[in-house]
Amino acid sequence: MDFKTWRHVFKLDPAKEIADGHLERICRSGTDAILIGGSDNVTLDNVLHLTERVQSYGLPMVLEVSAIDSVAPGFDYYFIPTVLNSDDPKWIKGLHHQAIREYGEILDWNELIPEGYCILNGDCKAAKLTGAKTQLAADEVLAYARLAEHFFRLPIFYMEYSGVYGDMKLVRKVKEVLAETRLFYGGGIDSADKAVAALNAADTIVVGNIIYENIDKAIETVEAVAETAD
Ligand SMILES: CC(C)=CCC/C(C)=C/CC/C(C)=C/CC/C(C)=C/CC/C(C)=C/CC/C(C)=C/CC/C(C)=C/COP(=O)(O)OP(=O)(O)O
Ligand SMILES: O=P(O)(O)OC[C@@H](O)CO
Ligand SMILES: [Mg+2]
Repeated sequence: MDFKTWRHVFKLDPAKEIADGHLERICRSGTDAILIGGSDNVTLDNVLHLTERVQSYGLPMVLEVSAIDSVAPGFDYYFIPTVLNSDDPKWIKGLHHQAIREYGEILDWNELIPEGYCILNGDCKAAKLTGAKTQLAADEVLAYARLAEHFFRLPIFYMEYSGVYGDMKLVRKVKEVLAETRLFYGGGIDSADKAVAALNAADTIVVGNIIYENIDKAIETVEAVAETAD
């Protein structure tokens, strides 16, 4: 199992309800992995509950850590965001330092995958929480991507438009400047067409909110990706 081969990922929010039937459709859809994460109201209880329900499907499972007190064992990977376009050190390396100070002795470093986030929708919760500077010119975004790959050597650069569909021209430009670092795109994918366009621009697409709004449309995003040649 290697996250570098994933093309489509569903992001499930532990703070949101999902019916068993819908969860089954998500987990049997053919998606490459299930990423569990959200930016608020994520607790150990709701993470454990969702994990238990997803585990039986045998898919690769990732916890995207947004709060240290909600980290549960048993995941294949722990994705750790660092928000490159926040000016608040807490969200870049502060919480990370605290967590490593506490758990550094027992961490399995091979399971921890740092993600360089560039948050581009100023209205999303993660932008507000982290004070991300989202009004960026294209060259500023490209510089964050290069910073992620060549300076911090991050395995993932994540263009986060959570809640809205992003600028695919910009996503394509970012892809062109990255060689080793995998480009994740997330935000507003709610149809087959948007999924295909985003996958043509990025390496991996992340589909979240539509799971809770229209399950048929969510499933269509995986089917569309499956029909697209690698
Ligand atoms: C038991 C066990 C295995 C122990 C191991 C412990 C472990 C794995 C420790 C990790 C070490 C470490 C370095 C941890 C870092 C801790 C930490 C809290 C880092 C901060 C992460 C961060 C910058 C969070 C900010 C918010 C953010 C970017 C979240 C990402 C997810 C996201 C944007 C989700 C979308 O949110 P949603 O709720 O859907 O929002 P919408 O309303 O917009 O839809
Ligand atoms: O919820 P949506 O808008 O699909 O975005 C997916 C993901 O990037 C959120 O962190
Ligand atoms: Mg969401």
